[in-house]
Amino acid sequence: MGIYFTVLSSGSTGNATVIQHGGTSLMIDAGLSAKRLEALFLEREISGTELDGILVTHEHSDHIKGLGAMSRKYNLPIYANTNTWAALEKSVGAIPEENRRVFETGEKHDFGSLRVESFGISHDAAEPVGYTFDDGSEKLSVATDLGYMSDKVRDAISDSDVLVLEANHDVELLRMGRYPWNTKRRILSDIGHLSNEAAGAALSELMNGRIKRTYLAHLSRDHNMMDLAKMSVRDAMESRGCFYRDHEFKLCDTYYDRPTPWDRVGEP
Ligand SMILES: Nc1ccn([C@@H]2O[C@H](COP(=O)(O)O)[C@@H](O)[C@H]2O)c(=O)n1
Repeated sequence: MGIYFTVLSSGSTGNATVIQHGGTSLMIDAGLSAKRLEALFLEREISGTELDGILVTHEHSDHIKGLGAMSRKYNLPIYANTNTWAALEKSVGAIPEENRRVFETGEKHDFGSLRVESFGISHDAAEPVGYTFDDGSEKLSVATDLGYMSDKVRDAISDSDVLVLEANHDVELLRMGRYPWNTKRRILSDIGHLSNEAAGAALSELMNGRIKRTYLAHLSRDHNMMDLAKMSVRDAMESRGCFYRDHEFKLCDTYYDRPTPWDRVGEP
């Protein structure tokens, strides 16, 4: 059957990813306007009517901007943990009871034969999570907006075939950049965003022969570039003794303004 996914948009201007498995179709986050999400759907031949629900990582606006509108328009259940629900309530508008799905972080949910699990991440939100999608032979993990790679996150995602992993910024570019110092301090903190270097360090510990591709996600437009991110991540891996050949492992692009091609998690 296979797990297929496309990262529709990634970055602080809006995040959304669609995952399909057999007859199941899920979106992680809806951080762009409904109009923009529908335009991105068109580019990947996705219909809002085929979605089975929206999984929320956390309540920041770049993850929930179009959440209420998409849920109402397509009658979609919203899945979020208790504290995230409480935190997004005011921003999301009226959602009927049957579309309010509350889970506890770490709980397993089966959508057909696709198992979805959430895991806690460190970010300055109420109860932020990442997600894993596993059908018993293929596994995809999505981990963005994390201040650091905790042991729990590492354990949750280490047996994945494909990762969508944050590489937000180059530390020096951020330090020298135009953001106010408080914002820089937040981004660099343990409840901020993962740098290129930190993403590479994490990958060097995660590499176990199974992970075939990692999509570098949530790149800062002010303090990063895809080529720089790829180079820094690879350097950070190699400086920790983690070398790979291009046919064994690939770093892949995500974009803030266009979707990634559909990818099958089980493809070599
Ligand atoms: N003036 C700003 C700009 C950004 N942020 C937040 O910082 C984080 C990183 O943003 P990038 O666009 O550089 O990836 C993100 O959480 C933004 O919301 C901010 O608070 N103030």
